[in-house]
Amino acid sequence: MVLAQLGGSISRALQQMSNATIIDEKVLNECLNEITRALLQADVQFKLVRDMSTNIKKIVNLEDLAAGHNKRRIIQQAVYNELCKILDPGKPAFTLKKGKPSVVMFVGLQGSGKTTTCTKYAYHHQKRGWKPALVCADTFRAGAFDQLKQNATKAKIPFYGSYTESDPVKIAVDGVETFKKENCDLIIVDTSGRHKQEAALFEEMRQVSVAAKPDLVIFVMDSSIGQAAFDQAQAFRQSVAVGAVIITKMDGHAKGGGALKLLQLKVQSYLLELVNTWTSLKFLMLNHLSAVF
Ligand SMILES: Nc1nc2c(ncn2[C@@H]2O[C@H](COP(=O)(O)OP(=O)(O)OP(=O)(O)O)[C@@H](O)[C@H]2O)c(=O)[nH]1
Repeated sequence: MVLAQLGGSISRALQQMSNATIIDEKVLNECLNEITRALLQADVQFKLVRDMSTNIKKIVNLEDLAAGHNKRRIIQQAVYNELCKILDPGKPAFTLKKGKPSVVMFVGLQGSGKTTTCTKYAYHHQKRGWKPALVCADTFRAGAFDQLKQNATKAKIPFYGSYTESDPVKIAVDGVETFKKENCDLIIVDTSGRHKQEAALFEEMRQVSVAAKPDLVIFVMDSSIGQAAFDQAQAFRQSVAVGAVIITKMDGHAKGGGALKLLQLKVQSYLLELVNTWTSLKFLMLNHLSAVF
């Protein structure tokens, strides 16, 4: 898994630096080279990596550090701070409020993992005392409602959808209203997969968003599309107010770092390591990098 590998490589680089008898320019450069290599291998954008390395060198000025300074600690802290800076979207995370129904809408490309992630997101919150519900506003893919129904039943989460209604706007509105009446505090709306060139489907998504009035729109992205994610996310963002990103299928690809470019959108970001069991769902908030190490 990309995060585990990346975390392991960065930890090893810092450990090697710590083990050196004398901390000098050569040791610092070797450590930074290792970290740079690990980030590039994980497909993190070159500019982000280069800026990080330059900043660390500026902060850790070994010549200016008087004897007695703990150089190892200073380097570790600088690396940690700079990595956090890459990952910090600069916005506080969206938080649910007790007693107030929040609507969260999932959007993304076909097959990115929206339906699967919706249920995992619901299950994650259910385990923490929230009352989630799922609405299937995907009328495009045959079998979408059955898939959501099956997942929701397995996770014991209430769901709403229709085999006959073809208007996703109507389903979204009816579903949200139904669950508001049932005092659900997290109403998750799953939508059809679409691509930025499908103008009509983008317009439909916009209408669903206007009608369902989501408090948060989450863009779900398959990690394998790498840095191309940025263009797609931007296109989605032009139609709906994307406020967060969930990256899926981190279990299957060595290149997930490309997704970090999405942070330039300044959305809240989550890394979701989806291990295909219901119980091992792990959320790693990007700006809580310590979870990666
Ligand atoms: N390995 C792995 N597979 C995943 C993950 N998330 C989803 N999948 C699989 O990816 C496929 C597509 O997932 P869906 O949840 O149906 O994707 P979707 O975005 O709802 O699809 P559309 O509605 O057609 O756009 C399914 O076979 C899922 O089991 C993940 O994190 N890891």
